Amino acid sequence: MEHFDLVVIGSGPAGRRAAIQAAKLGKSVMVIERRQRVGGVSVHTGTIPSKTLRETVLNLSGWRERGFYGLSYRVKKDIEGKDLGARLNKTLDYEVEVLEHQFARNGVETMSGNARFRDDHHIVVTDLNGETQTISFDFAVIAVGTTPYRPGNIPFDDHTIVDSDSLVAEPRVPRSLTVVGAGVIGIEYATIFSALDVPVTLIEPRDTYLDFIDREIIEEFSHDLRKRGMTIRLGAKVDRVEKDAQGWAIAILTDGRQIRSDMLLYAAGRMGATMDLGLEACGVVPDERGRLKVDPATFQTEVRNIYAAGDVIGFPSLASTSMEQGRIAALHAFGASMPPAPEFFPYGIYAVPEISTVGLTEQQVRAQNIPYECGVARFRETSRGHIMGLQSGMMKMIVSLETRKLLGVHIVGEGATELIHIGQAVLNLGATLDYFVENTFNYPTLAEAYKIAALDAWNRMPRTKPIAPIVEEPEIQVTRRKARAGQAGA
Ligand SMILES: NC(=O)c1ccc[n+]([C@@H]2O[C@H](COP(=O)([O-])OP(=O)(O)OC[C@H]3O[C@@H](n4cnc5c(N)ncnc54)[C@H](O)[C@@H]3O)[C@@H](O)[C@H]2O)c1
Repeated sequence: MEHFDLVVIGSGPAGRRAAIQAAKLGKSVMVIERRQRVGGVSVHTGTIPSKTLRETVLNLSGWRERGFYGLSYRVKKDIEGKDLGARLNKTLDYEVEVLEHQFARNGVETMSGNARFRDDHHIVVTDLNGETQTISFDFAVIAVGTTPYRPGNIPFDDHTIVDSDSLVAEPRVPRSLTVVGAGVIGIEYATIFSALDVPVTLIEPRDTYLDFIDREIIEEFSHDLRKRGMTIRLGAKVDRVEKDAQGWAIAILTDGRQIRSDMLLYAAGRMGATMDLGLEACGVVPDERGRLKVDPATFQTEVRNIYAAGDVIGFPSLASTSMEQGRIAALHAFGASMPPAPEFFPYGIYAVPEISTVGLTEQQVRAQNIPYECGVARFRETSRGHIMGLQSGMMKMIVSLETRKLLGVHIVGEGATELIHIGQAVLNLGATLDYFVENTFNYPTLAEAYKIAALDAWNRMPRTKPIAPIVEEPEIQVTRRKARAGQAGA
């Protein structure tokens, strides 16, 4: 029987980083992957395909040119499913190849098959032909990710009634789309198809959505979506879904209303893919959605030599944080020193337009009774935004009234997922809003929004004690908003 210092189940972002980190520490590592190709959900059905699809849509539809002084172009007429699929396959192949090289370079072994625990030190792997092999390990990392939640009252056929996996497996451009669930996945696909001029109805049972995002950013985002014709139905519950005689998907709401569309995407959450792991044999206990509980500092499960990382442990379920979790799990398992975790990480939602956020929201700052002030910049106030013809996009900055330190940055609009990293650096370095005021930025750039937002916040701050001088008024027009008290609870 072969023995490994570390066995990793799953080759997505968490699994691959755990494996490579352990290999770099000189350990023997086996990665077990049930798909035939490595990469996990992230490469095959999740992060990479959805972002590739988005990029394709933005390019083919001429989205980035729209609205520019009222002009509207479309680069390709009659965009079809095969147009969406072409770039997907190329990107996917490339990602798999890179990963295979990384494993090979680091001496990580891989095995294709279904892994099942025999006990807390042995795993049985069954390959496609039904052949089994048992391997033993000192440590294991469970990084199996999640699968779409598919309740019994939704008759999925993976063409008209789809989940996020089947949507990218064979992409098509529907005549109309209903999206059930305004979580990150639902929002990303709803806005991508809406950018193709597909009429989209988004249904969410709660009265709010994306609750972890600053409410002002969500208001701006919702306004943008409604302006371009998307129907957002909050507080609407789907009782069941049917297909009518003409093959349309019908979402029947609990109040009896019906929504008919050419395609329905059910995106009401995901389940930890732990069902077939035989966890009962090793002592790890999943919750009712198949997710695993871990110590948040070490990523150890209740069974000390078994770790879990990535989407299978729940929020934030980001590829970026999953990688870090996998790395920390491997470092901890082999007693290597662990770097202090940075306090703040960014969250990116690849909708059209993008949303990205780092640090505290205004709602969190208020709840924590921190005296604060906000500054806002609209992209159209920057020369770059104007040149690009951006009609929407905003940045909101939150700073401490007492220390002038940055507390949070929230962005909706073009480039948000890139721009956020300036805010992340300033936040993690504990710097004040003066950083933005005093440093020279490239001109023209959207990054100038940081300067405008910082000046806006600065202009609202009470002048009770001397604060760093602002030398001159910026040429760009600073957003004037209603002065707010800025005190917690105000
Ligand atoms: N860009 C990114 O970072 C990115 C992209 C995709 C997914 N993810 C992560 O993957 C995870 C899964 O995303 P998700 O969108 O599938 O799940 P989610 O849990 O984030 O959202 C599900 C949504 O469906 C709604 N819902 C729940 N039950 C429902 C029902 N019966 N009918 C209708 N709606 C219902 C919920 O209220 C929620 O708004 C999340 O943690 C997400 O953050 C991240």
